Order: sequence, then structure tokens, then C-alpha cells
Amino acid sequence: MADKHQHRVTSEVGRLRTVLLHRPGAELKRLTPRNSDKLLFDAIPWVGRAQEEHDGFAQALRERGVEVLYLTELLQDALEYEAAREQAISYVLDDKRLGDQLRRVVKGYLDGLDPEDLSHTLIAGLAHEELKAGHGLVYRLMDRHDFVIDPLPGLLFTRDNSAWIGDRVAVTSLAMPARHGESAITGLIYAHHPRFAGLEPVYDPSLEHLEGGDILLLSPGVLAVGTGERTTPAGVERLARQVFDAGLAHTVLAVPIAQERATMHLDTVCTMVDVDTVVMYPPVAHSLQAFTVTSANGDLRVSEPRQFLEAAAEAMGLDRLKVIDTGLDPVTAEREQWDDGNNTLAVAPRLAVAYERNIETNAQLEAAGIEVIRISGSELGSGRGGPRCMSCPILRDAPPPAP
Ligand SMILES: NC(=O)NCCC[C@H](N)C(=O)O
Repeated sequence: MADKHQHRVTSEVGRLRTVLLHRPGAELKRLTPRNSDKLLFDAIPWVGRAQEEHDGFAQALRERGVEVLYLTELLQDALEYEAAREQAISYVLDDKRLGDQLRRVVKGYLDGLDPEDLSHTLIAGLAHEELKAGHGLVYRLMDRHDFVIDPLPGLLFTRDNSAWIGDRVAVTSLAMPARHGESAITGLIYAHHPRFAGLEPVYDPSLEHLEGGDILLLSPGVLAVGTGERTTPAGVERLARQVFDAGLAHTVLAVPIAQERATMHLDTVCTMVDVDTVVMYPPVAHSLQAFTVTSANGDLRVSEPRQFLEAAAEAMGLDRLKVIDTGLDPVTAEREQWDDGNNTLAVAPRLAVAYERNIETNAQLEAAGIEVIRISGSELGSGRGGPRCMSCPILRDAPPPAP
């Protein structure tokens, strides 16, 4: 059985002990102006610099005593097991675009790879020219820029493809086709890596769309779940049922967010830096609404919508939630929201990692008494995601009581 105490997250701010990151690699080198929109990047990153920035992020966490797990290492370990290999290969072969003949060639190719190379191929994908499968119809009709196996540059954002709620993991159901393969990989790690033996996920990718960036653990037993471009209302409803049935939460706030790229996840407009303090993008701070969902006689009870900050404070048992604004003037606020100013990662109460570029937001945080660990993210940010998006906490201490 897994040691439950190694995996438990009940808040956004309890001292961070273990986190899952993905150091970006060859999958980012696949990005070109031709495919970047589809792969959900807004610019073409300089990969070497992105790696340096990511190493800086990991190092900043380690210096604060956080154990950093790398997704690639866990995947390679898991792929040592035959059942994991079979699951990975059958996921790839399930792609209907392949057709029988190319599927056979791809199977032969993957069967010949050792765990390290198989892990590499699952993440970096396989370009047309890398597979010499010359004579088949599907292969010949493919464009030479097409991928036989799609790369997964979105893996950088480990927040989205799995999320821990208490001592259970939600392997999420990502909405965008470019990201579907990510939860196949995290699902495989949690199913086969010995570190997670005996773990039973509380959510799986066959369910309604749900992304980790939309899930905020406001306080033990209280979740806020954004619903907009990614997580669907049905995804929030399904998660509420799953966490209530598993006894992981008593209240879920369903929070509608604008269905657009700038606000793709709830954590692009709101993150927590203390047990009673959020960082919010001013235009949404006082307009955001929430439906409070609770369990009643085995079914869901849904309240009338209320202001998010009020509904959240009430569910958390607080008089009010303190709000730190990102930026003072509207133009700077909009620029810094786009550059992930709101997307802070709390390492402990009142200690948060943030991109250094968001000068005003960081100044606001410090003025409010929050210690800011600045990291550079000029290249990392090209996929639109900050320190919270790039991290999946696996173990946090229980948060202290609110003052
Ligand atoms: N939680 C987050 O906001 N994650 C960032 C995801 C960025 C990625 N390029 C995407 O569009 O899905």
C-alpha cells in the first residue's frame, strides 16, 4: 500500500514538501509557427533558455526544502514494468489517424525502444521523417510536417494534467486535443510507479472535461473550480460528486470564468498566497460569481450565484478574504495578468514564487507582506503559464488556522 502521508494536499498554501515538475525538452523543439497555435503556445520558445529558467525554478524550490520530482524520471521508472509499457503503447496505437498498416509499423518501432527512449518518444512525439515507413498509404499521404505521434509541449504545465485533492489524485480530462496525451502519461505514472502503489484516482480522463488549473483548494474540504474555456460545468458537477462521495470535500464552488484564452483557467485570475489572502486580477475580483455546491441526501444542492469572494469566505469560515490586486493601472494589470502575474505558487503561507517580469504585481505582494521568490520566465511564459501552472503539489503540510 502507498504511504498515504507521502501524498496529501489540502490547501494552496500549506508548506510545500513535494512537487511534480516537468523539465521541458525535445517536445518544445517541435514548435514551429506552423503548429504552435494548435499546440497552444503563443510564441516559439528558445528551448535552452527555457530549460535554464526551469532549472532556476526547481532550484528555488529545493532551496526552500521542497522535494522536486521530475515527470520524465517517474515515467521512465514506470515504463520498466511490462504492464505500463503495454498501456503506453496501446494508448498511442489507439489513434484513429494511423490506420492498420502504419499502426503495425509504429507498434514495431515502439516495441523496440527501451524505457528511456520510449519515454522520450511519448513526450517528444515522432515526426514523419523519423519513422521510415515509406510504402503505406497513410504514411505516404501524410504531410512531412505531420507527426505520427504528437509531441506534448503542454506537459510543462503539470498543474493541469493531474491534481491532488487530499490523499487522492484526480487524473484530469483535458479539453484541448493537443493535451489529451498528457493525462495518459500521468495516469500511467500513478498506476504503475511503485511510489504510488495502491493509489486509486478520484477522477480519470474518461470523465467530463476538468483541468487542474481550474481547481483551487481554498481550505481543507473547500474547493473552487473554474468553468470556462477548459473545465465544463459537467466537469465541475462530476468532480463535486466524486469528492463528496470520497469524503474529500464538503463544499465545491463552481466559478464561471470568461471563455477566452486570457482566462483559460481559474488560476490565471486568482491564486492564494495565505490562508485568507488571494491575488486577483482587479477586473474580475469583484465581478466573479460562484455557485455553492454541497451534498444533500446523496444529491447535489446548488445555491443561487453570489459574489465569489463572499461565497468563498463563508465556505472557508472566514469573515472575509483579503485581496491583493495585480497592478495599479488597468493597462499594467492587463499586461501582467497575461504574463501570469496572478499565477503565483505558494511555498508556504506568505511565501510565493512569481515571475520577476511582473514588477507591479510583485510590488503589491510585497507591500502586503508576502515574500516573493522571483524567477525568470521570459521563455517559459511563451506557453502562457506561471509558477502555479508549472507545478503539481503532491505533499503539503496542513495549513495553519486562519488568524
Ligand atoms: N493552469 C494553467 O493556466 N496552465 C497553463 C496552460 C498553458 C497551455 N499552453 C494551454 O493553453 O493549455
